[in-house]
Amino acid sequence: MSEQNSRGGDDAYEHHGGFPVYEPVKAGPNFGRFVDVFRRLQDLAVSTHAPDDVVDQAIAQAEALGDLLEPYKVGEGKSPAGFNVDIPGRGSLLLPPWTIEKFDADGVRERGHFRRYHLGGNGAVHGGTIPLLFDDLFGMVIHASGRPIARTGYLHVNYRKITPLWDELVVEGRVDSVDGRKAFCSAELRDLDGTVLADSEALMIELLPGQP
Ligand SMILES: CCCCCCCCCC(=O)SCCNC(=O)CCNC(=O)[C@H](O)C(C)(C)COP(=O)(O)OP(=O)(O)OC[C@H]1O[C@@H](n2cnc3c(N)ncnc32)[C@H](O)[C@@H]1OP(=O)(O)O
Repeated sequence: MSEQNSRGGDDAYEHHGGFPVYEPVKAGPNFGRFVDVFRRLQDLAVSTHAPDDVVDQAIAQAEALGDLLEPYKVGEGKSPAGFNVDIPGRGSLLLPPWTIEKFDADGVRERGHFRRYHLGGNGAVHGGTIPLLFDDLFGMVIHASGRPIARTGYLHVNYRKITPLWDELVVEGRVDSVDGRKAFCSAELRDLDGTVLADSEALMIELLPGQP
């Protein structure tokens, strides 16, 4: 049960817009390895040129794997994928394999790398992957700041340097200012020398009750 707040409203309802209140789904001890295996397959799927008979074998084995897992499909919020901060990318294959190292009201910092799967052109990370990293970070920045759930109104990215694959990198973001429902956020993606590879500004808009 959620509690009434000082304004006579319902905290869980006001905090979550139209989102359900998800119960975290704890990953089993081998779920991190499960995700790693699929990340390897993602890399291989975009970086191999195998003979047709090998491709046929891969299809057969992948279909068998799909058949094994299909009976265990669950709805949104019921899988450990995306909800486990101990696993890079929180266990979500959509997200690059980054790990949270700071999560508080001042901001959120993550460390990680991009892989072959994230390749754009000529050795650089795909330009669409970097907004994904920032967008997800801003969602966590809002959560860490203690503000109600918000959606991205806009996300602006400046690509300052080529972002390399595989190198360890750091991204850090925070809420700069708040105006009613609007939280203006910023973040930078840096290499370990501190060079800014990309930076971003976003408007995160607090959801009203019932907004999806
Ligand atoms: C369990 C954990 C789950 C975590 C989820 C976190 C989400 C992570 C972040 C995301 O990726 S969200 C996905 C990408 N974003 C979207 O799909 C959002 C789609 N847009 C919407 O749903 C609506 O636009 C939104 C609910 C965000 C706002 O609609 P409203 O009708 O409630 O607000 P409105 O349009 O009245 O705007 C509110 C204020 O923001 C301002 N605004 C809105 N969009 C703007 C914009 N693009 N640029 C500048 N200002 C903007 C608008 O002018 C106004 O300013 P004022 O209050 O000062 O008048």
